Amino acid sequence: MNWKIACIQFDIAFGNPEANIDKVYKLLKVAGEEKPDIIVLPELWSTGYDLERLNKIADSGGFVTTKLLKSAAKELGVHIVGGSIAKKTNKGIYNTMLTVNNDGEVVGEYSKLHLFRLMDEHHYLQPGKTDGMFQLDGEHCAGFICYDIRFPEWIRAHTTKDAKAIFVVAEWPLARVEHWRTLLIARAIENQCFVIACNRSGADPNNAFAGHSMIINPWGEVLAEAGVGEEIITATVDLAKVDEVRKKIPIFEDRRPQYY
Ligand SMILES: O=C(O)CCC(=O)C(=O)O
Repeated sequence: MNWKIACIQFDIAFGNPEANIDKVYKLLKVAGEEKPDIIVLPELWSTGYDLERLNKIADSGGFVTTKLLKSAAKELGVHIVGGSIAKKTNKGIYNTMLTVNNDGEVVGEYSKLHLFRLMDEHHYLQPGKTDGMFQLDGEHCAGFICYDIRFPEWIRAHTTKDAKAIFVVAEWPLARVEHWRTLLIARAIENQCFVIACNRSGADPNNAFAGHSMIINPWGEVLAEAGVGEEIITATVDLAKVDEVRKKIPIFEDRRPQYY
């Protein structure tokens, strides 16, 4: 399976869902002109990190953002790994990634498991309780959100279920850009899978963000990488490369989980 993948890296308007929804629809159309198979958006793209006002601006039931993603996916004939949005439920607010296929069906919903204390997420958000597995074109994929990449055991729990491509959506700060790059490349090498990572650019009142969205192959080679500003990066990934690398160095066969 070959997929042309586009990551839309953009500056998110702080606490302004109307402006962001409008911008995302326009950007999806621009990215769609290159006829990608999959488009990826960044973390919390409708609200940004306006956590103090999240109760007011989070998407109730995720209805507004889900509707947009479903109709854009159908209109453009593209799968959308829809970054994440703040989803308000009767159990609290979740940082939720929605994946929609090119028929406009929701095929994945994952809420961030590891809440990032350094940015006070644990005061405003509920942690998810499900894994991030989903399928596109019959291929096993997994989704993760930002801080999740610091937990290699969480990623491994998905690649042992045969995830061949992992999608990371983020609002990763510029101050730790080298952690971002190094962790993503390491996750690709150790799991022998594609890593498709979409970060935001720009700044909010508390942080400047790193950009540097990346598409990395199972050998750890960077196929595409953005700079710090707004940019759409694309690369074509051939999933057969996963089996090729896993055959060459069979780490999944050589694991000794009984000892760890
Ligand atoms: O782990 C980090 O350094 C950044 C994580 C983060 O910004 C987040 O999870 O939102």
